[in-house]
Amino acid sequence: MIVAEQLTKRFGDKTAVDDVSFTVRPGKVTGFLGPNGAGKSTTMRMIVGLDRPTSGSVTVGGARYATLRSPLTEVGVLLDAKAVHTGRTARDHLRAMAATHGLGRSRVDEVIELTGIGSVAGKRAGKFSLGMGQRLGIAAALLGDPHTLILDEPVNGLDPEGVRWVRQFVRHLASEGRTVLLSSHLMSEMAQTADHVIVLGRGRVLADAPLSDLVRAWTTTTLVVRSPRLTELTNALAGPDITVTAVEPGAASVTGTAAVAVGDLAASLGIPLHELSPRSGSLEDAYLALTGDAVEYKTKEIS
Ligand SMILES: Nc1ncnc2c1ncn2[C@@H]1O[C@H](COP(=O)(O)OP(=O)(O)OP(=O)(O)O)[C@@H](O)[C@H]1O
Repeated sequence: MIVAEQLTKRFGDKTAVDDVSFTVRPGKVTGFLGPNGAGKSTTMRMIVGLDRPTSGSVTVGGARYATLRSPLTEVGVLLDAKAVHTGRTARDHLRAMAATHGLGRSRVDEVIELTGIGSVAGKRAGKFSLGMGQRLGIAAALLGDPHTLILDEPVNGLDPEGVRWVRQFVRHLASEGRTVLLSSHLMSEMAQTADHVIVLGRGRVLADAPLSDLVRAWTTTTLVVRSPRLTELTNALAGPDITVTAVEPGAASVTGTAAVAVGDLAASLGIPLHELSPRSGSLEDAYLALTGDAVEYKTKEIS
């Protein structure tokens, strides 16, 4: 479990993280989202003691990271996959890390196997592709078999097979009861990976909720209605909160009412329905609605 309490970090007059409190729970994948510059990396760096909070505190498994006797066995961290000794082979890099914690060579072989880098483990890490580097970073995070994992953009640069591997892998780790905090800018990927999301914007927590609740709260469900007597049905539906938009002849999208209401109305009027399907918004829709005012670098709308 990771617990942040009123965490604040200032760099000069820039407040990167502003009075942030949250709890990341075990047994789930928690997505950490936010526009560029929102404060995600700074928060992750404070969790693992690389940045010192200006005020507030953050603990992992009840203790501050700096006080952990054997951090690798408590928290696995992937913050910057390029932070390796480029002249060492991947295997030697992992062995050097393992040696600092008295972990045996067999554990190094295990994480090499787990992350699928066996065929390149004898190559110098500096020669690794971005994808292999990410896998090596994940292997390093797993070395001590920690109960908490903090992964900053772990799918960055991975090919589709690698992205799917990370998704299945982190879900598996969470299913074993571990705490997993994961950042990514890929909303479609996050939607498939995370159970819970924390969204930062301009250093503050904008949302901290189960993914499905967030999507429900920040998007509109649209009903696709298809009927041979559509006009009759939409006329009967009309109301101040209801919007009907024609999709194609005989079909319309309707917002502002529920499928059950449309179905019951159609039945009461004896109007046949050929389709009545709710289309939920996506995590990306919810995220964009939520962070709209918190984006530092705005782009011009393309119409
Ligand atoms: N060492 C530093 N010195 C000064 N400002 C910093 C430093 N580190 C981060 N910042 C600033 O703090 C803010 C938060 O940065 P941070 O990297 O935590 O955001 P982020 O959410 O991880 O962004 P991204 O998605 O782009 O990685 C930014 O405005 C950034 O410029």
